Amino acid sequence: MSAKPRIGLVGSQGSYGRWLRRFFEQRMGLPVLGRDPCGEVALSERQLLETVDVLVFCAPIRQTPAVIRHYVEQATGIERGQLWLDITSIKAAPVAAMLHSQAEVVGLHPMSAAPKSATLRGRAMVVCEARLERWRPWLEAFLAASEADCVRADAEQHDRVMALVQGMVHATHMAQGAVLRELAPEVGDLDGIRPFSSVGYELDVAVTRRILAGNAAIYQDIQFENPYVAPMLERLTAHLDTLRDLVRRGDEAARDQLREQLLDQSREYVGQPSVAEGSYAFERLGYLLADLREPRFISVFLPLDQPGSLRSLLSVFEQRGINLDSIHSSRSAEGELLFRIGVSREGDAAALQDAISAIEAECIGRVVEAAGGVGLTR
Ligand SMILES: NC(=O)c1ccc[n+]([C@@H]2O[C@H](COP(=O)([O-])OP(=O)(O)OC[C@H]3O[C@@H](n4cnc5c(N)ncnc54)[C@H](O)[C@@H]3O)[C@@H](O)[C@H]2O)c1
Ligand SMILES: O=C(O)C(=O)C[C@]1(C(=O)O)C=C[C@@H](O)C=C1
Repeated sequence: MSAKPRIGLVGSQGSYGRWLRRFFEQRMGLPVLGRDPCGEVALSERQLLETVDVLVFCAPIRQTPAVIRHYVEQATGIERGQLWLDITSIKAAPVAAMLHSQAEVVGLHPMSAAPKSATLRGRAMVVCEARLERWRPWLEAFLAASEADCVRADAEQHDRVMALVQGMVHATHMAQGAVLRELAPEVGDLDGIRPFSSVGYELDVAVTRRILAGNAAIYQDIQFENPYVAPMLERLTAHLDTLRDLVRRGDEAARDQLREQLLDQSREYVGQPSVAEGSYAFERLGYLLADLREPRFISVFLPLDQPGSLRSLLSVFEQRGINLDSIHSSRSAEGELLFRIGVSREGDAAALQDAISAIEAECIGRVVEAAGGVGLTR
């Protein structure tokens, strides 16, 4: 086995294909070749198979099992000694298809869209080892380099869990999107609702919008290709049907039934410590949303990624007697690490404007956003 295996990406031009190419080339220093009907066809499938040591399938969910079967047919045994991976959101069918090859086989599922960051740090990744021997040390090095929080499972367990983690979450939010589309116009549309937001509404709307912003085929395929989704949907709709019937009945017994079936029994199942922990997590998100809603703030990118950078930034405020309301680290839409600093709206706007100028002039950071009576200096 080569110390620097050549990586082949099937679906190289897609969103994860492009991310994986950067990751393997830049983080692991490995040569990467790819094939994609949309724009990377220099190598035939057979040539790709003849050239690479590790083949990664990152093609659309619905097509992937057939794509893998096609590669198995093309390979005719030359894949012996290779490692085949896939990153499909469904695991049983792609892993079963890869097992028809003679390669070693591991199914993967990173639990987020391709991130802006260089690694999967802070994200879960499911790892389904199906046939792994000689490639184990390399796989472990790859998983470590990914910085993902890896969780091992077999492919069937993965699909069963994903019916809840993805199928249920996506289904409920797609339904919420449709209900909002139908009913929001009667109450002033989404902009009219916004000032009435609760924390729960804001979080749900963010999830719905994330889904609407994403790749529609993925959300479609996750519902249609995972065999455990349909039974989950039966239960979900059964509970909603019951809730609707109880609300329509409206009597005291119906109220008791709602409390018993949809609150008390579930609270008992979750357990008091987890209920309290989840409730506190919700409160923290509420504080975060409140901070992010404060109108006077600046967002600063610190170019020097070194100890003391944040202290230099904070000293600019200290020197001008500016009291900070909040400070959060976050990422810009382009993936840059930013510090978002909220300042009391009662404070002196001129002092804050002066701080912005000093941050730039003293090369402490780049102010990328400023709002609430202050502006960028550029
Ligand atoms: N985007 C996410 O949120 C996410 C997260 C985790 C896992 N995944 C998985 O990653 C895979 C790819 O997702 P994506 O978001 O990059 O999708 P994408 O649509 O951006 O990319 C898929 C690519 O596959 C190519 N393709 C289609 N048919 C092909 C074929 N026969 N041979 C080679 N390439 C082919 C397409 O041209 C496209 O460039 C999916 O299986 C998905 O389940 C996606
Ligand atoms: O948009 C995101 O970042 C996601 O997490 C996308 C998401 C999800 O919603 O579960 C969608 C499909 C992938 O299989 C993994 C994650």
